[in-house]
Amino acid sequence: MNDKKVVGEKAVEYVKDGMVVGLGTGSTVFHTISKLGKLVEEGLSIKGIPTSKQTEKLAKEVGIPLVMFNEIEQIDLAIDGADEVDDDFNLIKGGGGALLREKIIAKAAKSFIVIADPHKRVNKLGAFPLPVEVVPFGFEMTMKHIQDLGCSPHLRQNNGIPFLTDNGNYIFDCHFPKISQPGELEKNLNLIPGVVENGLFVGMADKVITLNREKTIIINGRV
Ligand SMILES: O=C(CO)[C@H](O)[C@H](O)COP(=O)(O)O
Repeated sequence: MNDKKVVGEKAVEYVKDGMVVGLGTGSTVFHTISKLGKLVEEGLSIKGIPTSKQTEKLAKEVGIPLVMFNEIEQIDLAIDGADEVDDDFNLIKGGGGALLREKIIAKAAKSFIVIADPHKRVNKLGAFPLPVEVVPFGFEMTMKHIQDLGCSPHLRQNNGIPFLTDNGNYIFDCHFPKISQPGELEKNLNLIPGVVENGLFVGMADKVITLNREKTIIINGRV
Protein backbone atom coordinates (compact mmCIF):
# COMPACT_ATOMS: atom_id res chain seq x y z
CA MET A 1 0.00 0.00 0.00
CA ASN A 2 1.37 3.39 -1.00
CA ASP A 3 0.44 5.74 1.88
CA LYS A 4 1.20 8.88 -0.14
CA LYS A 5 -1.03 7.70 -2.98
CA VAL A 6 -3.90 6.86 -0.62
CA VAL A 7 -3.96 10.26 1.12
CA GLY A 8 -3.12 12.14 -2.08
CA GLU A 9 -6.00 10.61 -4.00
CA LYS A 10 -8.41 11.00 -1.07
CA ALA A 11 -8.02 14.78 -1.23
CA VAL A 12 -9.41 14.78 -4.76
CA GLU A 13 -12.86 14.09 -3.29
CA TYR A 14 -12.96 17.71 -2.07
CA VAL A 15 -12.42 19.15 -5.55
CA LYS A 16 -15.66 20.21 -7.19
CA ASP A 17 -16.54 21.32 -10.70
CA GLY A 18 -15.67 24.95 -11.39
CA MET A 19 -13.11 25.30 -8.61
CA VAL A 20 -9.77 27.09 -8.79
CA VAL A 21 -7.37 24.69 -7.05
CA GLY A 22 -3.97 25.51 -5.56
CA LEU A 23 -1.66 22.65 -6.52
CA GLY A 24 1.07 21.89 -3.98
CA THR A 25 4.52 20.48 -4.55
CA GLY A 26 6.06 17.10 -3.69
CA SER A 27 5.69 13.36 -3.90
CA THR A 28 2.37 13.16 -2.01
CA VAL A 29 0.51 15.82 -3.96
CA PHE A 30 1.91 14.22 -7.11
CA HIS A 31 -0.82 11.61 -6.67
CA THR A 32 -3.50 14.29 -6.22
CA ILE A 33 -2.43 16.08 -9.38
CA SER A 34 -2.19 12.87 -11.39
CA LYS A 35 -5.70 11.83 -10.30
CA LEU A 36 -7.07 15.30 -11.04
CA GLY A 37 -5.58 15.04 -14.52
CA LYS A 38 -7.55 11.83 -15.10
CA LEU A 39 -10.76 13.47 -13.86
CA VAL A 40 -10.19 16.48 -16.12
CA GLU A 41 -9.85 14.06 -19.01
CA GLU A 42 -13.24 12.61 -18.01
CA GLY A 43 -14.87 16.06 -17.97
CA LEU A 44 -14.14 17.70 -14.60
CA SER A 45 -13.82 21.45 -15.16
CA ILE A 46 -11.23 23.03 -12.85
CA LYS A 47 -8.38 25.45 -13.09
CA GLY A 48 -5.11 24.89 -11.27
CA ILE A 49 -2.64 27.35 -9.83
CA PRO A 50 0.77 25.74 -9.23
CA THR A 51 3.08 26.31 -6.25
CA SER A 52 6.27 25.56 -8.19
CA LYS A 53 7.75 25.17 -11.64
CA GLN A 54 7.92 21.42 -11.01
CA THR A 55 4.17 21.31 -10.31
CA GLU A 56 3.43 23.58 -13.27
CA LYS A 57 5.20 21.07 -15.52
CA LEU A 58 3.36 18.10 -14.00
CA ALA A 59 -0.04 19.81 -14.21
CA LYS A 60 0.54 20.61 -17.89
CA GLU A 61 1.62 17.03 -18.55
CA VAL A 62 -1.57 15.60 -17.03
CA GLY A 63 -3.79 18.18 -18.76
CA ILE A 64 -4.96 20.45 -15.92
CA PRO A 65 -5.68 23.96 -17.28
CA LEU A 66 -3.67 26.56 -15.33
CA VAL A 67 -4.42 30.16 -14.38
CA MET A 68 -2.41 33.10 -13.08
CA PHE A 69 -3.36 35.29 -10.12
CA ASN A 70 -4.53 38.15 -12.36
CA GLU A 71 -7.10 35.88 -13.99
CA ILE A 72 -8.94 34.78 -10.84
CA GLU A 73 -11.02 36.25 -8.03
CA GLN A 74 -10.08 33.62 -5.47
CA ILE A 75 -8.58 30.20 -4.89
CA ASP A 76 -11.29 27.83 -3.69
CA LEU A 77 -9.10 25.08 -2.34
CA ALA A 78 -5.37 24.42 -1.96
CA ILE A 79 -4.01 20.89 -1.48
CA ASP A 80 -0.44 20.27 -0.41
CA GLY A 81 1.86 17.92 1.45
CA ALA A 82 3.95 18.67 4.54
CA ASP A 83 7.19 17.60 6.17
CA GLU A 84 5.73 17.64 9.69
CA VAL A 85 2.21 18.08 11.09
CA ASP A 86 1.70 18.63 14.83
CA ASP A 87 -1.35 17.95 17.01
CA ASP A 88 -2.67 21.48 16.37
CA PHE A 89 -2.28 21.07 12.57
CA ASN A 90 0.72 23.40 12.48
CA LEU A 91 3.17 22.43 9.76
CA ILE A 92 6.76 22.44 8.68
CA LYS A 93 6.94 22.71 4.90
CA GLY A 94 9.61 23.46 2.34
CA GLY A 95 11.47 20.16 2.11
CA GLY A 96 11.11 20.57 -1.65
CA GLY A 97 12.08 24.23 -1.51
CA ALA A 98 8.69 25.60 -2.62
CA LEU A 99 7.61 27.05 0.74
CA LEU A 100 7.15 30.68 -0.36
CA ARG A 101 4.79 29.98 -3.26
CA GLU A 102 3.10 27.28 -1.18
CA LYS A 103 2.42 29.75 1.62
CA ILE A 104 1.15 32.46 -0.74
CA ILE A 105 -1.30 30.01 -2.27
CA ALA A 106 -2.38 28.40 1.03
CA LYS A 107 -3.02 31.84 2.50
CA ALA A 108 -5.06 32.90 -0.54
CA ALA A 109 -7.20 29.76 -0.54
CA LYS A 110 -10.62 29.63 1.09
CA SER A 111 -9.74 26.16 2.33
CA PHE A 112 -6.37 24.43 2.75
CA ILE A 113 -6.13 20.63 2.87
CA VAL A 114 -2.90 18.96 3.97
CA ILE A 115 -2.13 15.42 2.92
CA ALA A 116 0.41 13.64 5.08
CA ASP A 117 1.57 10.05 5.32
CA PRO A 118 1.70 8.84 8.95
CA HIS A 119 5.46 9.49 9.28
CA LYS A 120 4.76 13.22 9.07
CA ARG A 121 2.66 13.29 12.25
CA VAL A 122 4.50 14.59 15.37
CA ASN A 123 3.49 15.87 18.80
CA LYS A 124 5.80 18.86 18.51
CA LEU A 125 7.48 20.30 15.43
CA GLY A 126 11.24 20.39 15.10
CA ALA A 127 12.75 17.01 14.25
CA PHE A 128 12.65 18.00 10.58
CA PRO A 129 15.01 20.95 9.96
CA LEU A 130 12.97 24.08 9.29
CA PRO A 131 13.52 25.49 5.78
CA VAL A 132 14.01 29.25 5.67
CA GLU A 133 14.17 31.07 2.31
CA VAL A 134 16.61 33.99 2.22
CA VAL A 135 17.82 36.39 -0.46
CA PRO A 136 21.39 35.62 -1.61
CA PHE A 137 22.58 39.18 -0.83
CA GLY A 138 24.30 39.16 2.56
CA PHE A 139 23.17 35.62 3.34
CA GLU A 140 26.19 35.12 5.63
CA MET A 141 24.83 37.88 7.90
CA THR A 142 21.26 36.63 7.66
CA MET A 143 22.57 33.24 8.78
CA LYS A 144 24.04 34.74 11.95
CA HIS A 145 20.73 36.39 12.84
CA ILE A 146 18.87 33.13 12.31
CA GLN A 147 21.44 31.40 14.49
CA ASP A 148 20.69 33.90 17.27
CA LEU A 149 17.16 32.48 17.40
CA GLY A 150 18.62 29.18 18.63
CA CYS A 151 19.31 26.98 15.64
CA SER A 152 22.15 25.75 13.49
CA PRO A 153 21.36 26.73 9.90
CA HIS A 154 22.79 24.81 6.96
CA LEU A 155 22.84 26.31 3.50
CA ARG A 156 21.05 23.85 1.20
CA GLN A 157 23.39 22.81 -1.61
CA ASN A 158 23.55 20.47 -4.58
CA ASN A 159 27.08 19.24 -5.33
CA GLY A 160 28.57 22.22 -3.52
CA ILE A 161 26.38 24.76 -5.33
CA PRO A 162 23.67 26.60 -3.36
CA PHE A 163 20.18 25.29 -4.12
CA LEU A 164 18.13 28.03 -5.80
CA THR A 165 14.39 28.32 -5.24
CA ASP A 166 11.98 29.15 -8.07
CA ASN A 167 12.31 32.74 -6.81
CA GLY A 168 16.09 32.77 -7.16
CA ASN A 169 16.71 32.60 -3.41
CA TYR A 170 18.69 30.34 -1.06
CA ILE A 171 17.36 27.97 1.61
CA PHE A 172 18.77 27.47 5.10
CA ASP A 173 17.72 24.21 6.73
CA CYS A 174 17.55 25.11 10.41
CA HIS A 175 17.90 22.56 13.18
CA PHE A 176 15.97 23.89 16.15
CA PRO A 177 15.47 21.83 19.26
CA LYS A 178 11.72 21.13 19.66
CA ILE A 179 9.70 24.11 18.43
CA SER A 180 7.35 24.83 21.34
CA GLN A 181 6.00 28.18 20.11
CA PRO A 182 5.76 27.89 16.33
CA GLY A 183 3.70 31.08 15.89
CA GLU A 184 6.29 33.18 17.68
CA LEU A 185 9.20 31.61 15.82
CA GLU A 186 7.43 32.08 12.47
CA LYS A 187 7.07 35.81 13.15
CA ASN A 188 10.55 36.29 14.59
CA LEU A 189 12.23 34.63 11.62
CA ASN A 190 10.36 36.85 9.19
CA LEU A 191 11.50 39.96 11.07
CA ILE A 192 15.11 39.28 10.08
CA PRO A 193 16.23 41.37 7.07
CA GLY A 194 17.08 38.96 4.28
CA VAL A 195 14.55 36.33 5.31
CA VAL A 196 11.87 36.05 2.65
CA GLU A 197 9.72 33.39 4.32
CA ASN A 198 9.99 30.33 6.52
CA GLY A 199 8.40 26.89 6.38
CA LEU A 200 6.25 27.21 9.51
CA PHE A 201 2.58 27.19 8.53
CA VAL A 202 0.79 28.07 11.76
CA GLY A 203 -3.00 27.88 11.97
CA MET A 204 -3.32 27.60 8.21
CA ALA A 205 -4.43 24.00 7.61
CA ASP A 206 -8.19 23.48 7.64
CA LYS A 207 -8.06 19.73 7.18
CA VAL A 208 -5.38 17.06 7.51
CA ILE A 209 -5.79 13.78 5.68
CA THR A 210 -3.56 11.02 7.00
CA LEU A 211 -3.62 7.32 7.96
CA ASN A 212 -3.70 5.65 11.37
CA ARG A 213 -1.65 2.59 12.41
CA GLU A 214 -4.24 0.29 10.87
CA LYS A 215 -3.83 2.25 7.62
CA THR A 216 -7.36 3.63 7.80
CA ILE A 217 -7.82 7.13 6.42
CA ILE A 218 -8.20 9.76 9.14
CA ILE A 219 -9.54 13.21 8.33
CA ASN A 220 -9.16 15.85 11.02
CA GLY A 221 -10.26 19.39 10.53
CA ARG A 222 -11.21 22.74 11.92
CA VAL A 223 -14.28 22.93 9.65
O1 LIG B 1 6.75 21.54 1.39
C1 LIG B 1 6.92 20.83 0.45
C2 LIG B 1 7.72 21.23 -0.74
O2 LIG B 1 8.29 22.49 -0.57
C3 LIG B 1 6.30 19.47 0.42
O3 LIG B 1 4.92 19.63 0.60
C4 LIG B 1 6.86 18.66 1.53
O4 LIG B 1 8.26 18.65 1.40
C5 LIG B 1 6.32 17.24 1.51
O5 LIG B 1 6.84 16.57 0.40
P1 LIG B 1 6.50 15.06 0.10
O6 LIG B 1 5.04 14.99 -0.19
O7 LIG B 1 7.36 14.75 -1.09
O8 LIG B 1 6.88 14.23 1.30
